Amino acid sequence: MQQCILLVGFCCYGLKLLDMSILRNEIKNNLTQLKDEIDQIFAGGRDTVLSEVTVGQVYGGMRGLTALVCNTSFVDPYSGLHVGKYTVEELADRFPEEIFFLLCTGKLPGLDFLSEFRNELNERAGVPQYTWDMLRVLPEDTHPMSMLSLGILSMEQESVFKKNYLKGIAKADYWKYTLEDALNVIAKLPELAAGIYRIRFCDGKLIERDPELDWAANLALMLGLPDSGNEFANLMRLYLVLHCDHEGGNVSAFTSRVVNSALSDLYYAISAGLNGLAGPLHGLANQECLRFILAIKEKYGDDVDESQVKQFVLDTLDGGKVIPGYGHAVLRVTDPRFKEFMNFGKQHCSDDVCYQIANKLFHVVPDILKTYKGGKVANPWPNVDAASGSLLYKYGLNQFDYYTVLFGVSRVLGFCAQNVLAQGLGQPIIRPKSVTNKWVAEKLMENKVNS
Ligand SMILES: CC(=O)SCCNC(=O)CCNC(=O)[C@H](O)C(C)(C)COP(=O)(O)OP(=O)(O)OC[C@H]1O[C@@H](n2cnc3c(N)ncnc32)[C@H](O)[C@@H]1OP(=O)(O)O
Ligand SMILES: O=C([O-])CC(=O)C(=O)O
Repeated sequence: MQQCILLVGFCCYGLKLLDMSILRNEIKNNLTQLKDEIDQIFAGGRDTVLSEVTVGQVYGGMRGLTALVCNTSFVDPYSGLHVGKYTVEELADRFPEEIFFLLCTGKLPGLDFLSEFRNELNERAGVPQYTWDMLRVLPEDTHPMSMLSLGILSMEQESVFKKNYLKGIAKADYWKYTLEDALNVIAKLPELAAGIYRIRFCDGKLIERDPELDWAANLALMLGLPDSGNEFANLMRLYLVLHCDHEGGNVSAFTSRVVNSALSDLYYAISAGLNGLAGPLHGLANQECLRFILAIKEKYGDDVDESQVKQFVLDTLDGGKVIPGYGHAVLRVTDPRFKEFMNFGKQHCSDDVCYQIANKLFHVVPDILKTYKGGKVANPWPNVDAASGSLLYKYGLNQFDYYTVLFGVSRVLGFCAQNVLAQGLGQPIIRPKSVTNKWVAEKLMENKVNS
């Protein structure tokens, strides 16, 4: 009899919606409010011009072009990331699970949420065996980000959205099935990410999750670092909170949204977003930062002074390379997320050489970048990646090829929330217009004639 019930449960798996009532109701409320706001905006002037686009912007990565709406989070150039109405400082002590709720609903959850969410994730956890089998046969030097992206993609046929879309569902319900996929992926992510670490850098033996632990503590546990302890779990919580989202235009979030806008399910969209995060100008900068710090340590030893650090930075720039962890497409101040990491370091790692070098870099790099090549660098200040690696290193996570995987685990929260809300708002496929050089040149001529 029990087997029968199990079988029925199994057959329905992927087609029924599990109960996640608090989150689901609050997303519904958020969508209602967002829809009302959009109706009012449209009533107030659908044809109002928000932003003009220059030739420079079209050829320059669309920098500064206001062309997207994203309601999960907002980045102010001078005060940094805001999730809902909260600043980074206000969220640093929260759990990543609460941040996911906030991204999706615009509100922080009540006291009951964490335990309901943990139960829900426990039900949905468990990476399929075929994913482990696939990861284990990849070449030994496969980058951990490729493994993460492939790991997610390998589970694509589990998509609840896809199964139901094929059966025929109403557009108004797309978000509910997208949320199902989001919860399934989020539940499996710590296990997948930690498993990638164990397969790629350790003996390949996986460590079981503990159903009593929160998301970040479970990740810390399953990595299996010797003597990492509670402090490392706290660093993981902070890390997974600080990297969660950065509005809609960053490479990875935008990629994920574009892919999902074609109704490719979340597995495709997350995998695609992670592929963008794996670039050194974006998420991979955090592994590059630690490589940079270790190169300074290697060259000058543990007692490196600021003038030596300065020389190393100048040599790097003269070699035509960027200083990883500095600069940003939107921010124009020291990233508040960097400050939070530095605060953590000050409290727990102040005697660590890598943390100290990260601090020395902070003292010298901005002044150098401010005047470098006539001040061409728009933002000379550190971004989120400048300090995180030195903290991970201190706790024994010394395989820095792995660092962007942790960034990815956190950023998936943002991909999921952005796509759930976009589906709930019925947003259309994203397809801006491109033109040729010839078209632009003709436009310039036309403007000259008319002026
Ligand atoms: C999670 C994140 O994605 S945060 C960013 C992580 N990336 C890094 O830390 C890598 C180092 N930083 C950079 O490469 C850039 O600052 C980016 C990619 C973050 C932003 O790029 P942009 O918005 O184009 O920056 P910006 O307008 O300042 O670029 C102007 C010039 O300054 C250069 N520049 C920008 N930042 C730096 C830097 N840290 N070191 C040296 N040169 C820099 C650019 O390469 C560009 O040079 P070019 O005109 O010869 O092509
Ligand atoms: O916003 C960006 O362009 C880069 C990013 O994702 C971040 O800083 O977290």
